[in-house]
Amino acid sequence: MKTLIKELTKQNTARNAGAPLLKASNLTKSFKTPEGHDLHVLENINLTLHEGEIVALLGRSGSGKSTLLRSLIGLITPTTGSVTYRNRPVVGPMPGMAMVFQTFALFPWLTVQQNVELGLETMGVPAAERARRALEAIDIIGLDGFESAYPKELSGGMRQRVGFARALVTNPDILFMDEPFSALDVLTAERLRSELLELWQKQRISMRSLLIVTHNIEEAVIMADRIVVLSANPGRIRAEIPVTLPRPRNREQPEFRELVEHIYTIMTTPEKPTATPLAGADRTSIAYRLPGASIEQLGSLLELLAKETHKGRADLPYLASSMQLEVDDLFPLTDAAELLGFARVEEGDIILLPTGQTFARGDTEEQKQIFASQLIAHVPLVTHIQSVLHTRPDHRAPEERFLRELEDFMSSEDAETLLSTAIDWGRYAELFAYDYNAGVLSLESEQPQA
Ligand SMILES: Nc1ncnc2c1ncn2[C@@H]1O[C@H](COP(=O)(O)OP(=O)(O)OP(=O)(O)O)[C@@H](O)[C@H]1O
Repeated sequence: MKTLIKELTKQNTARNAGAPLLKASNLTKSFKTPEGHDLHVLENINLTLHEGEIVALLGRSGSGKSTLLRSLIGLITPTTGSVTYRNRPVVGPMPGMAMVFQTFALFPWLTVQQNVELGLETMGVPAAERARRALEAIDIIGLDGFESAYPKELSGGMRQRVGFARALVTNPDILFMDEPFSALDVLTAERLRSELLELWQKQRISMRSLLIVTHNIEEAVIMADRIVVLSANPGRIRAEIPVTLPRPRNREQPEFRELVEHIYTIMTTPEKPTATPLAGADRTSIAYRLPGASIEQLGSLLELLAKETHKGRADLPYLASSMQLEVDDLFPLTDAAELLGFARVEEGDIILLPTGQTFARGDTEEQKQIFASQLIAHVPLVTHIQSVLHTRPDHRAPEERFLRELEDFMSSEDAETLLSTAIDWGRYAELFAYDYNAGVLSLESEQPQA
């Protein structure tokens, strides 16, 4: 009998036991910024993975999901706290744990079979056994016939199947998946997800626990027995939600929708502010992480809400599907609408406020003026840029000047993202101008006339 196909009764006993497999205790992680400041990414994470369960780690972009995953698997050393796997400290990658990446991470010059065998090669498995196990894994994952194909010959879905086969071939106890379906189209993702769940339920794969990192609420509810919601700045466990819906789960079921709605509410309800919030979470700081919302989409959202059919209020899951947005794209819009005083989010609904109404009904010029006054009232980074430009004799400043300042609080990559949002918003509102080629900001009135 194939080694990957475990004996049913043995697996059942193991899976029902619910014994702890992996445990993170009081885990924190900070990175150093280029200026030597501490960037606090994860705080006091206590998380246990038990035998027989699928856990989804759900959080917004930047909440620290990947950092946590990499800490659990031993790719990153926690700043404080510990991770243990079967009561042994995790201090580096160890057998028993395997990972599937969002971007497949295949070697283009190797065939499917060679890619799958690679993990076994590093474990010192003899060639004949490597080949046998790789062919089994390829078969289980539905890639029979493609053993000698190269990645470039495969579709995205098939490449990710290779990613799964490469992880399964090592017979892991725990499979970690970092947004494994997010680079695939909707239909392919759905198909792979349900095939993986079927393999898991029919116990055709060796794993005793699965951990999936995702920002997709429905994916978490479809797959998980337990959903762990991370908050951001720093990443903390905000909620742990058991999912007891029978499988296979139906997205249209009222209980499914209710749970999705409940999680939307958790993810859009601000946490109680701590006594000393980090700059990234403090709305009065220039380092407040502005949601990366595009003005076009924000305008569309407000205009949609103002329509007669919505009467200024809409359900977020409905909005995500009607605007064809993933939550990672929708949340920055609703956050921006809230931050700028255009709307309020409450119990999974978004409600248009009077300023949002006026904006939605205004013409282009009126919209720009409203946007400018909301920016001045609510976004310290934009007012800071303006006041620096005012104080300079030539009313110009290189963007580098602001980047260096922001890097006191965050990584250079995050500083660039934040500044670019502030520049987009400020330019649209005509509060300042920006010369992309020179990387220079200037006061709008100082721009040469076209
Ligand atoms: N090696 C590093 N050095 C400095 N900062 C880092 C490093 N790795 C991650 N970060 C920062 O930690 C924060 C969390 O990043 P992480 O990738 O873990 O979040 P995430 O929730 O997985 O986000 P996404 O869903 O966008 O991938 C971000 O601000 C990121 O810039």
